[in-house]
Amino acid sequence: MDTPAVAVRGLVKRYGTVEAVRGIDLEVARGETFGFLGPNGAGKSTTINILCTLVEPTDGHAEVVGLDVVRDRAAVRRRIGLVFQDPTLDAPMSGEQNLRFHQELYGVDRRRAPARREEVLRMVGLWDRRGDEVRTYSGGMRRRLEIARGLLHSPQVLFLDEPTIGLDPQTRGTIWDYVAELHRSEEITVFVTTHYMDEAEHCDRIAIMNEGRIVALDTPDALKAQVGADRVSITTDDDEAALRALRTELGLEGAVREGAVTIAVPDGAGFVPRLFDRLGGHGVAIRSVTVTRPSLDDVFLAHTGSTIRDAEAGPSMHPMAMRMRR
Ligand SMILES: Nc1ncnc2c1ncn2[C@@H]1O[C@H](COP(=O)(O)OP(=O)(O)OP(=O)(O)O)[C@@H](O)[C@H]1O
Repeated sequence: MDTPAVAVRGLVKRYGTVEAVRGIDLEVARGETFGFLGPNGAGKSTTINILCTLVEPTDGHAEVVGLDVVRDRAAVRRRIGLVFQDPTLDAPMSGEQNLRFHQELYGVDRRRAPARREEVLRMVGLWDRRGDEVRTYSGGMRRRLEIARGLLHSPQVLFLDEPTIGLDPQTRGTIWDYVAELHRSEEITVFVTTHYMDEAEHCDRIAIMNEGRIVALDTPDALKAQVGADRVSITTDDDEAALRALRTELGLEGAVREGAVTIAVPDGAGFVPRLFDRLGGHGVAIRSVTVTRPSLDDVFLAHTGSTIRDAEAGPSMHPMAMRMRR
C-alpha cells in the first residue's frame, strides 16, 4: 500500500488556446485529506476531472492508487468516489431510494447493499430522514446525501469538487465535520477542491492553484508561517492619501484589499500607534483598524498578488504589496 493515492507529473490540459492546466506535479499520500484551492478558472475542476478519468490530459501523466487514469480508466473508476458541483440526486425519490438506485446501477453485491446503505446514511447523519423525499431536504442535507452516495462502494479515494459551494457558513462547517468523521472511520484519502480559503484549514496539506499552475503546496500551518507578516487593515476617508502617507512617512507599500488599506508588517499590534501618529500627522483620518495574523488568504495574496475574492472579481487596481519571502 505504498503507492501514493494520487501522483501527477507534468500534467497539461489545453482547450483550444486556453491552457487550463500548465504542467503541474503533485503527490498525495494514502489517508491524506488534500485541499486544492484557487479562484474560479484556476484549473481545479479540470485537474480533478482528469484524476477522475472524465477528461483526458493533453500531456503529462496522472495515477490514482498506482493506476494510470488514461490506460486503466475502468479500474480507477472502481476505486474512487465522486461528489461533483452539479447536483445529480433524484428529488422525487427518498434518500435511501437514491442510494439503492446507485447501488443497482453499479452492481453492488445485493446481500451487502442494505448494510452499506445504513452505514453511509448514519455516517452523514441522514439515517432518520432516509425515507423522506430528497425534495424535502435542505441544501446541506442533499450535499451530505451526495457524499454518502460517493462512499457506497467503499472507494479508496474520495474526490469532492467544491462540496460546500452555495451553502451557508454554518452548513459548510457541518459538511467538513462529516468529511473529518468519514476520514477517521473509512481511512480513505480525500481530495477536495474549494475556493473558500478558511476551509483549507481542515486539510492535512493544500495546494494553491492559480492560472493553471500550483503556486504553493504544504501544510496550512507551514504556508502561513512562510508568510511571516501580520496584516494591518485600515479604513480611511481617503485611501489614496493614506497610501501616499504610508509610502512617504513609513516607507511602506500598502494596497487596497476588499475596501481597506492593507499593509504587511512583522509586528501588527506594535505598529498601530506609529501608524496613527504618522498618518494623523499627515491629516489622514483612520476610522477603524484591524490586525490579523497571517491567514491562508494572506498566503494566497503572497503567492498571487491578490486575495482570492479580488482575483474572482477581476484584476486588482493595485499591484501586489507583499511578496513571498523564500
Ligand atoms: N470544456 C471546456 N472547454 C473549454 N474551456 C474549458 C473547459 N473546461 C474548462 N475550461 C477552461 O479552463 C480554465 C480552467 O477551468 P476550471 O473549471 O478547471 O477552473 P476551476 O479552478 O475549477 O474553476 P471553478 O472554481 O470556477 O470551478 C478556464 O479558463 C475554463 O474556462
